[in-house]
Formats: sequence, C-alpha cells, structure tokens
Amino acid sequence: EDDNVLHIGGIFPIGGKGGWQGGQACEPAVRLALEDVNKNSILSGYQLKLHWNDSECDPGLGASVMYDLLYNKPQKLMLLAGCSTVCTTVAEAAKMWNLVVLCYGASSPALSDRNRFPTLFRTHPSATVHSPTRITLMKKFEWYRIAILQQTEEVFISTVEDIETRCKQNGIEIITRQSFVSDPADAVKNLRRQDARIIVGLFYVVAARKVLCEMYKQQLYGKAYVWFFIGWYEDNWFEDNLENEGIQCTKKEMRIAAEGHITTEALMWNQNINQKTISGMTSEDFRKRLENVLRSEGFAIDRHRYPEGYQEAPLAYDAVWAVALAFNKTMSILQKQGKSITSFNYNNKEVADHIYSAINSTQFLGISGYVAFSSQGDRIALTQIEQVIEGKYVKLGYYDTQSDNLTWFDKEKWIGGKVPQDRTVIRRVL
Ligand SMILES: CC1(C)CO[C@@H](CC(=O)O)CN1
Repeated sequence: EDDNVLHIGGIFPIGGKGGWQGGQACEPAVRLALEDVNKNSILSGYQLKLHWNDSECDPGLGASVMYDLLYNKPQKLMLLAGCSTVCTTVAEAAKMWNLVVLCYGASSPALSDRNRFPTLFRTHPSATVHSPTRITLMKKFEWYRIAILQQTEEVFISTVEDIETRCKQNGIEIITRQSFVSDPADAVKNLRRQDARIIVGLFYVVAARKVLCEMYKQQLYGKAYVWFFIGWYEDNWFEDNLENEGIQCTKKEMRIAAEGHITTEALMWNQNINQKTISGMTSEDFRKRLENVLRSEGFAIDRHRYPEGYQEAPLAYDAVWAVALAFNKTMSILQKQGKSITSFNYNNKEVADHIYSAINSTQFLGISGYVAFSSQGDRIALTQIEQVIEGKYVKLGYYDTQSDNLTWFDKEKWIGGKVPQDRTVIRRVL
C-alpha cells in the first residue's frame, strides 16, 4: 500500500427513513475538508484518504459497514461516524481495534461515558449542552418552579436526568415531569392540573406540532406561560406539514400557541461570519462552497429547504481538521522516537494512545466555532437563545457554559407586558 497515505474510515447516515439522514450534507462537507487538508502542508507530505459507506442511521448496518472497513485493507487509523445510535454501537466496539471514533452527528447524552466509550470524541455537542442555558434563564427571570414535558425517547430521557440534577443544584423545583409516546393530550392535561407555568419541552419536531396544537386546545399558552422548545427545528416548523400529519389546528391557531416561546440550541456555525478560521475560510465562505457542491449534486437549496445535515455540516468539516491536527501532532512525537504513525495496527495500543492524547488536546477555531473536547470527549460549544416574537424567531442572546457568561440583547417580549410568573400569586386584599 502507498506509504505516504493515512487511511481513515467513515460511516455516514445517507439513505433510510429512521433517525437522522445528516450524511447527505455531512459527507460532502468531509470531502471539502479532505481537499483542504490535503492541499495544506498540515500533514507534512502525507495525504489523508477516506473510505466510507452508508449506515442509513441504522446501528446494525453501521456495524456491518465498520466490519467491512476494518476487515478490508488498507487498515484505518480512526473512524468518523454520525447518528447517536450508530455512534453508540461503533464507539462501544472500536476499543477492540484501538480506534479513536470521532462523531460529527451524535447528540445523545449517553455517549458522555468514558467507561462504555473510552475512545469516543464528538464535534457535535451533547443534548445536555442546553441544560445550563435553560437554568441560567430560569434564574435570570426568577422561575424556581418548573415542569417538564418530554417524548419517551432515549435522548430526551437522559437529557431530563441532567436537567433534574442541575435544578436540584440551583434550588429549582420540578413540580411535575410528564411524558408521552406519541399523543401528548393527557400529559398536557396533567400540566394544567398541576398549574404548570414554566415548561421545558423535549420532543422531536413532529411531536412538537402535536404538543403545540394540544396547548392551543387546552389553552396552555399566552401571557401566563413560558415554553422552552428545542431550537433546531426548521424555522417555520409550527406552520408546516399540518395537514399530512393530521394536526387538528389551523396555521393561525398554531401561530397563536407558538407566540412567545423560547428556544435553546447549540451553535454549529461560527457566528462571527467574517472571522477567518484554521482553514483560511470564514463560515460564510464555507457556506457558499458547501451550497455549490450540494447544488451540483442535485440538492435544492433555498431559505426553507436544505438537505439533512446542512446545519451540522461544519461539525463534519471540523472533524476532519481535528483528525489532521491530531495526526500531525502524533507524527512529530513518533518521529522523535524514530517511529512512524503507519506502524499503527489494531493491536498496537502504543500508537493508538498517542492518537488518543493528541485528539484529546486538540483545540482550534473551526467553521463551527472554537473546537475543543471535554474529558468525556464531548464538544464544548456555545448555545443560542431565541424567542418567537410576532411569528418570527428573534435572537435573545448567547450563553457560554465554560465561562458561565450570558450575552443578552434585551430583545425579549412578554405577551402580558411583564415577565410571566412561575406560580399563581395570591394577592392579599387587606
Ligand atoms: C441537532 C441534531 C438534529 C440532533 O440529533 C443529531 C443526530 C443524533 O443525535 O442521532 C443531529 N443533530
């Protein structure tokens, strides 16, 4: 095999129906990154080569793609993967081959576990990255009595556990935790029964539309309520798809119920769009290049419609740069010992440990912003807070968990003209 090539494996969720088909935009983003890394002198003469296949976001298919990659030459130095379910399977097995796994599209909090996943790193933030942001907002507006409404999916179950822990640490009482599999009607009724006013909602976008219509019907919206929704739904999610999802509310009713809700989301595109990143590109330059590639492959790109994974594409692009920087660091350390990174093999822990500690300490400014990993391999990321004001999302601020710093624009608007309260206040008439 040609000796100045470093081979890596890739598993992308492209086809299939279930879960997240984010490989559609993430695989092209990885291609752009390989182009940039290979024309750059970062790997001092070596070329990075990717061998990949489609997991359809199915863990079983992902496992068979991994075995194909590992049991066919050339041997791979590490693996890129997407989708929480596939990353769980691949990262749990990868230690048997001494392989680092870098996940660009996995949000499950369960993956932050060094015992189960000793060699996992993610450029995609965990869903728990929202928790400190939500807590900070509750303390800012003095909401110390909250409720939780969640869909019974693994990612939301472990997110709620994280919220519960942080609420306890901050003296915030969770008065009720309601969950539903697909019909939220009873859960919403229980929220009303408990006089819930500040509600954190954790569900996928199809369930979110059902919740919103239930909120309208049961009048759990308006000036006395604050709803926290997840911020990565598409912009006009609460008006879309109503007919073919059998939503029993009109667009107008959905807009009324949605007015004023707050969202939190992890930032995946560097907000300073003119700031040059490690590749020399700004995030705006990257967006233009990515959209050209996607259009040339037949994707329709417009304000409301993007291929799946478009939002996460910077995470995939930056994952390749993280690999290149880590390999570069590993090669210079090994060279001092008269060794080569290509002496890596699946039973050779020594080189694997060098690759692990190199990626563990890798930090750089990427298209997705500052890239750095926690001791659990989690992506350290900023979060963004928005609010629906007159039917449109307005940026309210950003939160940096590391420095516990909230940047606030004072743009929030309350339907009743003042901050909603977390409970019914009995006024004593003297
Ligand atoms: C923000 C989102 C949509 C969360 O799910 C990720 C996919 C997954 O965790 O399986 C992709 N990015």
